[in-house]
Amino acid sequence: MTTMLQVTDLGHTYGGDAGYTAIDDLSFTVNTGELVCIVGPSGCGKSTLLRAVSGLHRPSRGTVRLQDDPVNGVPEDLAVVFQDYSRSLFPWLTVAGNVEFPLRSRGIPAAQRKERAAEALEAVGLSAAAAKYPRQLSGGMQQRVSIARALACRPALLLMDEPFASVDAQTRAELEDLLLKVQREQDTTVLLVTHDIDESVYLAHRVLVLSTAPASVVADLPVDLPPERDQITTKEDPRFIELRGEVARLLRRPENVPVVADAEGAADSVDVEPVVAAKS
Ligand SMILES: Nc1ncnc2c1ncn2[C@@H]1O[C@H](COP(=O)(O)OP(=O)(O)OP(=O)(O)O)[C@@H](O)[C@H]1O
Repeated sequence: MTTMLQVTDLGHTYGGDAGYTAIDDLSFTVNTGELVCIVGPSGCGKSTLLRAVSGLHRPSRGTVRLQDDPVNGVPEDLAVVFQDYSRSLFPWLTVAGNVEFPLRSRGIPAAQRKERAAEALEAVGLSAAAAKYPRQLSGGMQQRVSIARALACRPALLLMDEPFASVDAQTRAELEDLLLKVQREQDTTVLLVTHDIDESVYLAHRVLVLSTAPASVVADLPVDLPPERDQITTKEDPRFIELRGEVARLLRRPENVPVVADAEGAADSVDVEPVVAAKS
């Protein structure tokens, strides 16, 4: 198993040394082909973490390495899908035009761009909408275009920041299953931030639970569910229910102290790997 992403002792303080520390001492890895979900209390620093990982801003401390190379700007082989699909698609470009757009700046010739866009749109079930404009599509379809655009770049790492938070529950479930399908088919490495505990357990190979701000990793929870997930049967699985409860308990801890400190009963049944010592 190779390491795709290595985050070491990452910290970020907004406004200089005397400013506000959003994340601190944050370390974790993501292996190639893994889908890792990050959950954390509201405002704990999840987006700050993703911005640092994507090279969109330089962290105050620590390092991010993608395929062993330090990240010092936005890497070419990284793609990001944001929550707000309506602002991330260009309204004056067709669906195919939107998907092809980032390939232009990567210098990919026109014929290859068309081919890659068609392939990505097929993967998300939108081949028939290639000539339409974003305004002609539902919210869920627009977010599928954003996913296709990211996939067309064939990223080594796909970062997703609350990607399904702006769509209705039914569409959300469909998009979750679409992500699982393309992740399996293309063996994409995915790091996904979500507020939704069920979503994190349903999608992930591992769930990283963050503490309240400044965020650090409180637990690294392997999701030992069968790889084939199903919205009904997986969520009825006693193991799913147990894992979901464990993530909820970890998030509810006032200071997110590590599980080993006082969770003998709960931790016995769940293979939780404590990552940090209690915060002072
Ligand atoms: N540019 C900035 N300048 C100063 N403080 C900031 C800036 N961006 C974010 N913060 C602060 O850093 C903290 C973490 O913000 P961030 O958006 O990373 O959290 P989050 O976990 O993604 O939030 P949410 O759960 O609401 O999506 C918050 O307290 C926020 O107010």
